[in-house]
Amino acid sequence: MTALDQLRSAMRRAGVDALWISDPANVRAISGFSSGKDGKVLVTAHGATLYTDARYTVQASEEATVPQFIARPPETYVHARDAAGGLRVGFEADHLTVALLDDLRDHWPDASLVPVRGLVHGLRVTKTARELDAIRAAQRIADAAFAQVRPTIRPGVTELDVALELELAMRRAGAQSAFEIIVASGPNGAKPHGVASSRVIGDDELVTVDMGARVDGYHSDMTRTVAVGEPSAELRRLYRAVLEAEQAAVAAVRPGMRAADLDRLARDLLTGHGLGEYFAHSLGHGVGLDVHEAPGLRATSEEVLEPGMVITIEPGVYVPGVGGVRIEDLVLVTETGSEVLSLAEKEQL
Ligand SMILES: CSCC[C@H](N)C(=O)N[C@@H](C)C(=O)N[C@@H](C)C(=O)O
Repeated sequence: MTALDQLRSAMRRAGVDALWISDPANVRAISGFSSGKDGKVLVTAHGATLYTDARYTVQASEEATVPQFIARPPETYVHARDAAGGLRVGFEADHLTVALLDDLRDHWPDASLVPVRGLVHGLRVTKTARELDAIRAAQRIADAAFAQVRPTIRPGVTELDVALELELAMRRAGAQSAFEIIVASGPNGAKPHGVASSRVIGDDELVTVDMGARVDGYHSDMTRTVAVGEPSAELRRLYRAVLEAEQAAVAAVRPGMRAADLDRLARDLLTGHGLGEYFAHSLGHGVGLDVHEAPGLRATSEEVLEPGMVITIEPGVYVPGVGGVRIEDLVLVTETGSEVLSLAEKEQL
């Protein structure tokens, strides 16, 4: 069954005759068009059209697997009215702005606009062989960049220096950076998303590096915390506790496991070390066309792991005024267990 066939089944289950897709990653997933933020797709029971503008005429004709209509709103909406008029049209409630919903209402007065969630995301949760190839390639590039830059993480170097070298290495290898690289040294380590700053890395510190590459639109995501000099006994204790939680959670990954139970396993281990209150985020998330996508590995998740999912396992502790540790692997759920895709070396402290 093609992705479009699967989507039409999901649309029928959701009770809509058509779907207006506006989430950029979903536009790409359904149409193949790589500039999803400048595209929309209308899917009906018998057709699908990619709408984008004249900047992308050639690109869309090369990439798209569905017919294209090149225009800008309001012409876009006028054209789509022929297919959408009189139908129950789903729109992506977690993406479409209120203003753009108003535009749809104005131009399609006889359509019923129905908020839907997760219809395309549901198709993206398990990866095809082609998608896995891209994610593996992205992770290989990130691993190589980390190995190349790791020796340069020394006292006297700024966080920004490290981030720039990592980005350069990934760009040279043919990838883009998946997100703004996090390099958080010393007390900055207490900020889970401490974007690289001009802070000079000091002696005897921990430095958290969270990075990913993007290849063909697919992302990787990995974190390593490295030691510069001889960090204090307390910092080493934090590191060992996080490493234990990370390794235990990775070892537990298998199909059928509830995402919430995996989060609980890591959280309980850190709580046993007196660090539960410092684990300030979820255990992990799915990775694909978005850096953060389903499944969410958090206490409130209803999701169950399935073969073909690519997830992160990334416990962390963040102690204000002291610093922090996060260790993150990218993991493929297989038929029998898991395969760790991120191979960059981990510190043993
Ligand atoms: C700005 S994208 C950074 C990606 C990073 N590797 C990451 O996933 N960090 C996690 C701490 C995170 O943001 N987790 C989310 C899913 C959360 O817990 O809400």
